[in-house]
Amino acid sequence: MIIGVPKEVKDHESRVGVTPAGVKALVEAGHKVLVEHNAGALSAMPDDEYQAAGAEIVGSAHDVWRLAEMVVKVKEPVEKEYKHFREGLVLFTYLHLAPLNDLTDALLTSKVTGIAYETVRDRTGALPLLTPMSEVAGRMSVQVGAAYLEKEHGGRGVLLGGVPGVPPGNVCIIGGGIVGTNAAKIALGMGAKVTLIDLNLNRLRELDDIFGGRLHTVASNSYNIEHAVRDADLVIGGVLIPGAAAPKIVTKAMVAKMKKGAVIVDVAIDQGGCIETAHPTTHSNPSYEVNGVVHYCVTNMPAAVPNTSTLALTNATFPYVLKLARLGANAAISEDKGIAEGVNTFNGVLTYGAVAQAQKRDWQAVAKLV
Ligand SMILES: NC(=O)C1=CN([C@@H]2O[C@H](COP(=O)(O)OP(=O)(O)OC[C@H]3O[C@@H](n4cnc5c(N)ncnc54)[C@H](O)[C@@H]3O)[C@@H](O)[C@H]2O)C=CC1
Ligand SMILES: CC(=O)C(=O)O
Repeated sequence: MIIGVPKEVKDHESRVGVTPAGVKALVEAGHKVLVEHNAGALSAMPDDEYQAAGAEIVGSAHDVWRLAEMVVKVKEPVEKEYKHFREGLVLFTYLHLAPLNDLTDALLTSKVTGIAYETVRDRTGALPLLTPMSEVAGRMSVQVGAAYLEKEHGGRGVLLGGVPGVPPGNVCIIGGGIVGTNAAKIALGMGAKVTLIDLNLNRLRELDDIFGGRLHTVASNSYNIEHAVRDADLVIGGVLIPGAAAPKIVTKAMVAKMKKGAVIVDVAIDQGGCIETAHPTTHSNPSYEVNGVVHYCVTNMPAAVPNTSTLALTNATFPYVLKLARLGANAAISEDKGIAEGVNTFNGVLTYGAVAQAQKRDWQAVAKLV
């Protein structure tokens, strides 16, 4: 198969979809890999390393997309990439379609097979291609939040760990999955007082076992959320209903009751955000204020640490890239239920129920189409 690896174009997106190590394994398996000039440069993976691994370096994005049978990316295509879509192309990347009507239209109209990292499942039902970036973003959310709590960044001037004689800051984490657990680990490590809210009581039990009495676990309902958010210096949003638009569980009215200078980091913003006052921001312009509360809602947080993130992401995605290349997309979708779960668009048909529900469209299971 011919595999294309374009340079990312989303704002400050510095990760890359395949590393030189991945190129070597693909070439050894008999495939051809086209890498756009400088695609890995910002992840500290220069063209000469790709070339040494067997890649062909291609000067333009247009040629990478045109010549490739499968394009492996990191982030959802932005509008200026839609012109590259064509019938039969396999696109393997994060798609986050639920809040993105236009991208959904473009993929359907051009009959691209769109396989979304964030909905691929493993045998346990987990989301193996979302996990590594949620680990990164969860850990980052606390360090970013701590920085915005500093006075010069608009925050209320609270040091999360406190000092002897002064209590620590209050961190409220909503969603106790991968983002939430990693955020809790870092916030507790910094000495903050941490409250974590989840709907899933079994998850709260597990977290209670992992962190012991250091973590305050709270069941998710609007009463508990309102109180925890009101008392927080830093709120981290990490809820997910896979593939779906995130539920807005922190309302505008709750944000209005928060302390002035408190900070919200809505990590779930890539699925539309779980905080009503959140809207997507970029690394170029990452924050804004609502009622004196600083909001940070960057949809590609891991791009801030691209070397770590590219390695972590491709550790997880690469076995799937290899399988899709070896079998071809249709056979891989038929053989592997987890890959089939990743298919959001197929031959002009929307194939993911939660996206269809978010966008009020019809859909069909890919198993009936392939
Ligand atoms: N902005 C960015 O750069 C990044 C964003 N993300 C996003 O972060 C979000 C969270 O991802 P993960 O932690 O991997 O998901 P996860 O599936 O591991 O965890 C989600 C948690 O939310 C909980 N939840 C669902 N509804 C809830 C409710 N009403 N109240 C409280 N808890 C609720 C679930 O029980 C689950 O424990 C996703 O939207 C993901 O795409 C992940 C990485 C990077
Ligand atoms: C998961 C996601 O949105 C990201 O890594 O950018």
